[in-house]
Amino acid sequence: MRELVGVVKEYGSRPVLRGVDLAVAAGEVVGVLGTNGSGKSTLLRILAGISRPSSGTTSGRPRTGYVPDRFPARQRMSALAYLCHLGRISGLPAAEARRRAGAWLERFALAGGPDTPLRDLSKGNAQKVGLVQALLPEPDLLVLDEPWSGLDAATRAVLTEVVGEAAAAGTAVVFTDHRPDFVQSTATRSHRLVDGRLQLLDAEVSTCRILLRGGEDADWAGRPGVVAARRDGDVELEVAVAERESLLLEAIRRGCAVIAVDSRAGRR
Ligand SMILES: Nc1ncnc2c1ncn2[C@@H]1O[C@H](COP(=O)(O)OP(=O)(O)OP(=O)(O)O)[C@@H](O)[C@H]1O
Repeated sequence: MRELVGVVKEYGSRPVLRGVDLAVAAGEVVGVLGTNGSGKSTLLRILAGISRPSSGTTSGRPRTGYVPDRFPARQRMSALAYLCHLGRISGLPAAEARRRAGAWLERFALAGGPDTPLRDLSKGNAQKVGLVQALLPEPDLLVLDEPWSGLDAATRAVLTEVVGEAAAAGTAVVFTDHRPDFVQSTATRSHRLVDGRLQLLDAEVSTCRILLRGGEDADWAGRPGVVAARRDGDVELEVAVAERESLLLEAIRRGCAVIAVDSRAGRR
């Protein structure tokens, strides 16, 4: 769908990307990690087609929705009017643009409602408008630069759901984030940008140990996120850190006592 080969990007004479190869296919969710200033936003701008590489090639021109790391929302226009305007520019009939924009704003629970002027929006609410403008044209490729940052817990969960739905519908998603466990549990493929090049991360996940006593019996080994389960009176589970909270909740619901949670269990 979209491919970068040998992409180099220099600002002045300083190379930020030094030869990036990245191919993204329909339905994939690609996560990109990297330290501050490593070039993630630069890479995503090139992927989204709004910045040109200094050298190397890009191919594929999917319909793309892009959320920048900072969404500039300084206009007096209302959120809904702004989104309708962008929807029209992307070729949607006015009524359809209005319907889609209204539905997305409701799903993301824009505080103040759709008629709030953009310049009055908080950072998180402006981010929601940024997300909606990217989703509005039903893109084939979604390029999301730290899209979860600044959102409250409920909206973060909605966005995770939306990314999963988009991928299931065949949209390719590429996102950046700073949380390795989150990236690896959300993405179907994860990379780290180091020294201007992309490293592929294996499916390694951080695990932790949970010790449970009593409660109802359960097929713990069959639960998502459980890497190993041992029963020796107590139940000892090795679980993916990303699933720790949901498994603890389930254990408590089953009446188990949580004897220990050791977050230094290791990596698999
Ligand atoms: N338009 C630009 N002109 C000059 N230098 C730039 C420009 N955009 C980015 N840079 C520089 O390129 C480097 C990579 O920036 P980039 O924003 O891509 O990193 P990042 O990995 O997204 O960082 P962060 O995690 O802090 O968002 C930084 O040193 C930055 O200062």
